[in-house]
Amino acid sequence: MTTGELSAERHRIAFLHDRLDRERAAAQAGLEAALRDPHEQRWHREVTVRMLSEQVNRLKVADEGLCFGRIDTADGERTYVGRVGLFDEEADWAPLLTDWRAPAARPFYTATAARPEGVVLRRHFHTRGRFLEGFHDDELDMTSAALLAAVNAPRAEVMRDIVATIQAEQDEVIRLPHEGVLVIEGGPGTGKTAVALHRVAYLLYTRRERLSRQGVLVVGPNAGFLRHISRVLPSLGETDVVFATPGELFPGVRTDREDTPALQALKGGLGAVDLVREAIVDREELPVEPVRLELEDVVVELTAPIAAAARDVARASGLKHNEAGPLFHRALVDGLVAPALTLIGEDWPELAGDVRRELARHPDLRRAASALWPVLTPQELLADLYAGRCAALGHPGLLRADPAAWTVSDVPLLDEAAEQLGDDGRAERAAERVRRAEVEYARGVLEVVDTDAAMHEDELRAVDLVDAEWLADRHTEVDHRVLADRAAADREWTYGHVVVDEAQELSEMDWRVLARRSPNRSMTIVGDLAQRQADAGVRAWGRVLDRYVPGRWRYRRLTVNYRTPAEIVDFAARALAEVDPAATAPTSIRSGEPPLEVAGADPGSFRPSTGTFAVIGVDGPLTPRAAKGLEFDVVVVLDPERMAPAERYVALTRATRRLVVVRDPVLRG
Ligand SMILES: Nc1ncnc2c1ncn2[C@@H]1O[C@H](COP(=O)(O)OP(=O)(O)OP(=O)(O)O)[C@@H](O)[C@H]1O
Repeated sequence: MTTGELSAERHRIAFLHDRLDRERAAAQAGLEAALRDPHEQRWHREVTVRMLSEQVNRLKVADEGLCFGRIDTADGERTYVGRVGLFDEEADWAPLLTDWRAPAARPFYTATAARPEGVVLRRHFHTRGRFLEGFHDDELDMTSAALLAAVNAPRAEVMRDIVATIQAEQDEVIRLPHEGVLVIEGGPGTGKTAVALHRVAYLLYTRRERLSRQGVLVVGPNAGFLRHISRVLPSLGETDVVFATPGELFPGVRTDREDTPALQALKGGLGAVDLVREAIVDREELPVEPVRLELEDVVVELTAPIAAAARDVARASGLKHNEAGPLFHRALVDGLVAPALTLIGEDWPELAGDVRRELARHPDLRRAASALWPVLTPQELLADLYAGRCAALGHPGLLRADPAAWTVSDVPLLDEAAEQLGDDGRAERAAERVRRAEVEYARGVLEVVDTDAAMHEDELRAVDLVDAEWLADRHTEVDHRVLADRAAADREWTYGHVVVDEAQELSEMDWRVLARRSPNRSMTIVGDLAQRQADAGVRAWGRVLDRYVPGRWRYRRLTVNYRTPAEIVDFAARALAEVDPAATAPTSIRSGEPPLEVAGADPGSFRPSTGTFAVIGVDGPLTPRAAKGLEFDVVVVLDPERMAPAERYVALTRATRRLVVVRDPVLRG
């Protein structure tokens, strides 16, 4: 690296920062002006604001590593690669900086000595903030100095993007032109999570139109994990993403409480679909005693056989339970007309119609109908099931003290119940109430305007021009929540793409929920069967996926471990062999310290002076389950023998630098 070259590159990078600043300032100023403009038509302003907000978001990249590389090709072309694209509007929009996701940037990741793809130089920049400290040119091989520097760097609490050092096997997965379901499998630390998130960023870049309308759902195992990965995407400049744990996939319920493994298996298996169906059928009841209905001329009785016939009619309709409620009521009326006429003992042409109308309006019949065939929310159905009905249905194990204390495995059951129960009409009624209130309010506004005493008779009054309904519409707020908030609150929202991390933990019932959220079956599924801790989880990808996309899903395997030094990988291999003797551990790209095994030491004494640290044990502080997907510079594992093999494998593969195994809990005190 000559001083002249370094100074030229410094100029170039300073110039790019300058460009970015100017574009940011222009977009921000445009946005503020559009928001203030009182003359602009409302719809037009909304379009402009949305466009400019997207631009501001796109340009919100960290100063760190704006431009991280350069490639030169044999035909003299030079491409600077960075986190966003910048163009020269005065030179026919020639690229000044090429977005890492653009096709022109691809050789930066894929060129190798064996297949140089026309690349003669690949340069990596080392920057601190905006300042270029230096650069190096690599030999077009995989384990470049830049990669080693990146994987050796201490980890922060949150995961960073890897755009500067994506490797060829990862790049292939990130850009795979497959719209449907893709499974990415690989051992711990092979970058599955990183790759899945970069694939989302890539898809948002190439299919912005559709994805920014429908958004992307990223499902991860726990809140700690989601925090760990939540900043990767915004740092790539993307926003329309909902992050959720499996316990948050049903709006209105938020839980991380777990059932016992036996209950998880019961609720997670496909048998739960029938369980929900049986619970609903159990709520379609018959009267134990006949219900007396006093009509004007006579008293009729709603008996079990009449109710049973009405129930048959409602069930045969094929409608969902809640939607069939009105039909059940009507069938009861139908069934009661004839007995009423017989009791009256008279027969003239209008009588039947009169009796039918009286029955249809009868409050006691209405009450009886909704007691026998109640409109139910999913929560009401399940709480009632867990409060006692489950015993009669052959599942006494489901009984619990607080029926509404939802667990993670209840979430897919609630979702299933919502599907099978159908619309309970409450949302619609609530919307109608809000609307009526708005109309009332608008009417009030018109009255105030129109009672202006000074107004001349001939003058045009507000009510001549507008009516309350119109005014209410005008005042109804457009939904200004960002896409992520709207999507997360709506059970029926369908996403443009769904990412599932630690997917090996999900039950058959969880997959049904995800399939509903992704009717177009565009999914990136990330997991490692060897790390499965949940009994109800995935045992073979095909067993789950062939149900939804038979033969149409793709599979890719990542083989290189970027997290753990080879010595730790070897140590953890024993646990892996216990999980699956046929499995091979990924290859680590670096070596480091051998793991330390000690007895009776204070775990805290291994805390490093810099970097991240965790103590993993069956009783905490961090359990193997909560440690899933996370990584720390130094990890102490307490009594790994007390863990199940898959838990042990997960715990032993979290360290990026140093692993300490502490045994003997008594001395540890
Ligand atoms: N190409 C790369 N360049 C630099 N760092 C990388 C690269 N690929 C992965 N890493 C780093 O390796 C670490 C492990 O990545 P990640 O957490 O995505 O692995 P994983 O396969 O999901 O692991 P696990 O199965 O344990 O959840 C992260 O720190 C990530 O940033």
